[in-house]
Parts: sequence; structure tokens; C-alpha cells
Amino acid sequence: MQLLLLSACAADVPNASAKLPNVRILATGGTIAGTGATSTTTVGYTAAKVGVDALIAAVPELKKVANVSGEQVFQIASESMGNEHWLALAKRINTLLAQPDVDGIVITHGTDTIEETAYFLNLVVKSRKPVVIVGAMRPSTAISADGPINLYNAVILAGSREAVGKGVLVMLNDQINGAREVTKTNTSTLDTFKAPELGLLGYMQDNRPHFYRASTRRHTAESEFDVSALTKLPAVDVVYGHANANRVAIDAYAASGDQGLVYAGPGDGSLAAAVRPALSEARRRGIVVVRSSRVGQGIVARNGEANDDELDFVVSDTLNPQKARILLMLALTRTTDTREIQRMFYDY
Ligand SMILES: NC(=O)C[C@H](N)C(=O)O
Repeated sequence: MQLLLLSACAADVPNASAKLPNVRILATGGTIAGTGATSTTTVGYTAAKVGVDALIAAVPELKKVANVSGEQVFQIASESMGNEHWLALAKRINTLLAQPDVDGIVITHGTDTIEETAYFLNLVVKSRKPVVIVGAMRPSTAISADGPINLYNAVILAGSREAVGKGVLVMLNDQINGAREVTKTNTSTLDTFKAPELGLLGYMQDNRPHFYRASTRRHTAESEFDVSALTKLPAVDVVYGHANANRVAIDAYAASGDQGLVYAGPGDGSLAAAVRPALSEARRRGIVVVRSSRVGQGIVARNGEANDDELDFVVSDTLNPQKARILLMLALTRTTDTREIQRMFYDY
């Protein structure tokens, strides 16, 4: 009887007999740290209110799965995440992961731009150690708030051998997604994070990760991008394509000094009659133009809807416009050669 009880306990948590991993939690705000007026408030709450120590204290089970310590790096809603936040976060992560006493990192983050921060870090973190970004769709004060279970799963994942070398991971709703493919697909439901075309990487179940696939693209330790000496990133903006399109935004961004523009075109990144000359002029002024798509799935075909060779444009492959902006910014830190930048869009 006693033996049975002992084995039940050991199966209850991972690493029950092994040394616990050291996981650092970097808190940035978001709904996971949000508070509402009542326990039934799930919209109209205030994001970024609860500090990292309170987030950790709310999940006492964390102590059984890792040695956790927390750091409040920012306290913002993620729609206000900016390039300067990313540079600070990446530098802090690279410093921590270079320490032998840090086995993995968890970042608590708002969900609106979680996919962008994840992809940025996927390109600039210089380590194979796990980096897991976690958020929540319900504020911490809500009935059945999803933050605590997501944080618990994220800490296990960040301390796991299985997550080593997988690139930056996004952990919500018991599902593990990769930074390059994941996107927010629903404004408010718990199952919002999906990789609709290329699939999720795995699940968290029974206190451990179950992986079924991994990204084939370059990331983290294999990436050529290095932000250690950077204090800002090149100015790159996204212009959204639609029927009745005009060139006002393109001209304004070009005049503002942008170094790059991503066009979120309809369909296969097609260019309306008013848009094509505006982007072509921007390119002739030295701005690097990336043709992407607002569709959300599929490859933007080079020399398909536009003659990219002639226009000297780059295509985004399967990257959505907001992630194409990130890769273009980092590409521009190294080169303005469009052939080289196109190579990067096929590599990452
Ligand atoms: N669910 C959330 O986290 C949404 C919030 N607006 C944020 O991104 O910070």
C-alpha cells in the first residue's frame, strides 16, 4: 500500500526524484496580470496590474516542478509593445541564458502581440535553452482564469529537456506552438492560438510536454542576427491592402523615412493599380519592399502576382505581415541587398 502511494506521488509531478530545473520568469504585463472589477468581468478589465511575485504566489504548485524566480521587466498591455522593449528583453534573456544556473526562461506577456515578441526572440536569442512565452485570455480575477494553469505548464516546459533547441515556444490552453507559425485567431476565446496551416508542435498533458513536430527554419542559436550592440531597429511599417486601395499610407511612410515597407496585400499579395507605382517609387528611393498577404495562410509566390525581379521586391514566403515586419527589420540591420534579404525570408 505504501509503495503504491509513493509511486502515485512520483507520477504526479515531473522530476519528482530528479533535481529541479532553475526557471526564471520575466513578467511584461498583459491580461495574465490583469484585474477586473468582478469575478465575472472577462472584457473591460485592466491589463498589466499584478506583479510577478503575486503571479508566482498564485500557483504554489510551481515549487514542485522548478526553482522559480521572478523579475518584472515591464508592466504593459502587449498592444503597446515596441522595438525598444524587444531589444531590452532580448538582451536580458541572452544575459540570463549565458548563466549556468539558469535552465530556461518563461515570459509572461499579453496575447495581442505575443506572436510578434515570440518571433523576434526566436531570431535573436543566442541559446538552445528553452524560452517559453505565456499569456492568458482571462484576467487573473476571473472565474476559471486561464493564467495559472498556463503559467504552470509554461514553467514545466521551460525546465524540460524536450523543449531544448525547439526555438521560442508559445504556451496557452495546453498547447505548445512554435514562434514562426503561431498566430492569434480569435479575439476572445481560450483556444485562440493556432498555427492554422503548419500545425501546433505539441501538448502539455500530465505535467509533461508531448512534442510531435519541430520547425524546420533557422532560429535562436543558429540565427545570424545579433542585437547585442543595437539600441534601435530600422523603421519598417505595414500597409494593409483592401478594395478601393490608395497610395496615401505608402507615400506617407516613405516620406517619414522608413527603411522598409511590408505590403499586406489581398490574396497572394496582389498589388492594386494605385498601389503598384507607389511601392515601386518607394523601392527606387531605397526602401526595401516586402510583398506579404493578409490571407494568413499559404506562400506568397515570387514573381506570381507581381514581377518581383523587375520591381526588385522581396516576398514574405509564409510569414504573416506582422512577422515579415520583424524579419525585415532584422535583415536591414545586416544588409540592404534584396537578394540577400530574400534568402533570409526563405531561411527563417
Ligand atoms: N489577452 C491579452 O493579453 C490581451 C491584452 N490586450 C494584451 O495583449 O495585453
